[in-house]
Amino acid sequence: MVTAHPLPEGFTELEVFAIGTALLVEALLGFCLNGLTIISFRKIKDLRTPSNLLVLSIALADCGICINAFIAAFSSFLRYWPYGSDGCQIHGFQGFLTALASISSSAAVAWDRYHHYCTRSKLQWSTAISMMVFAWLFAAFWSVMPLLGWGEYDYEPLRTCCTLDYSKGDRNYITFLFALSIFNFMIPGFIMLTAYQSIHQKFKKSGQYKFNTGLPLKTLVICWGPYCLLCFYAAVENVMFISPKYRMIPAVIAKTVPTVDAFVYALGNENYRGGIWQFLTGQKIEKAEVDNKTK
Ligand SMILES: CC1=C(/C=C/C(C)=C/C=C/C(C)=C/C=O)C(C)(C)CCC1
Repeated sequence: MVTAHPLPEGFTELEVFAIGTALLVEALLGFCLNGLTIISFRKIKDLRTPSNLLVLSIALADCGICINAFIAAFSSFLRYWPYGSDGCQIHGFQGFLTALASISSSAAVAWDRYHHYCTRSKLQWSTAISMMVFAWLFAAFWSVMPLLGWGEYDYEPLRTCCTLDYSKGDRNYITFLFALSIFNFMIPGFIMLTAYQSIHQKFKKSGQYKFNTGLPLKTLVICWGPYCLLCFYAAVENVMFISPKYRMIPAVIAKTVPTVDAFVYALGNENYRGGIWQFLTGQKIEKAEVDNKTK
């Protein structure tokens, strides 16, 4: 099957194999870690708090990114896209929906943590559920737009996965890109920056650093920044001058998000880590229990 299909233009055999393998590893690792986060939430009663519902929302979205990456890995190994042009539109939509839901849920977690640590107000179930629903509907709104004609989904340079078509650089693309990045990158980034700065000040005053306040924003900027740069570069210059293999790098970096998020939001969170440990070993960690109660 592999030999029947020619290599995509601009890629050597080794490069296609390397990208497929990277996508597969990202998909499997991210799926296992986020799957563990989701199952622990289901099984461990102590984990089922309104704040952790937002962490669950990130994990669900990240599992969606992994499914997207898995399909991309599979077709990379085939060297062609076997699902037709409708399949390409669905793949682009599904990837965008879950990626944008992951970004807005991360901003929701930042907002919740700000209130938890700085204003000492407790998140209610109704608020947490509303925020989660809003994050997903907001992501659905932006990801459905290219299907309706504002922006467009098309093949990535490797031609084995689909995303926003940045190759045209016309007015339709530019207006969509600007609106998309303001509402799905800059505003969530600003919420995270201000929230974690305030939390950092609070931790500094008390001398107790409960978690690394720099990591969530760094994750957003490092994982999504290259994609953002590529898309903005495409808005002002002819992106076709960049070699297809370099244009695949931001997509591969972005798909590390599920793995990184699992470490930052679930395993990097004292309470959640305790719950995962309890799910895996059956042992309850007393400190996590105390922390939960003093929350
Ligand atoms: C374009 C763009 C963004 C979103 C990118 C997304 C969501 C990419 C998803 C790609 C996928 C899933 C590819 C699958 O093969 C941001 C970060 C909001 C910033 C502004 C530019």
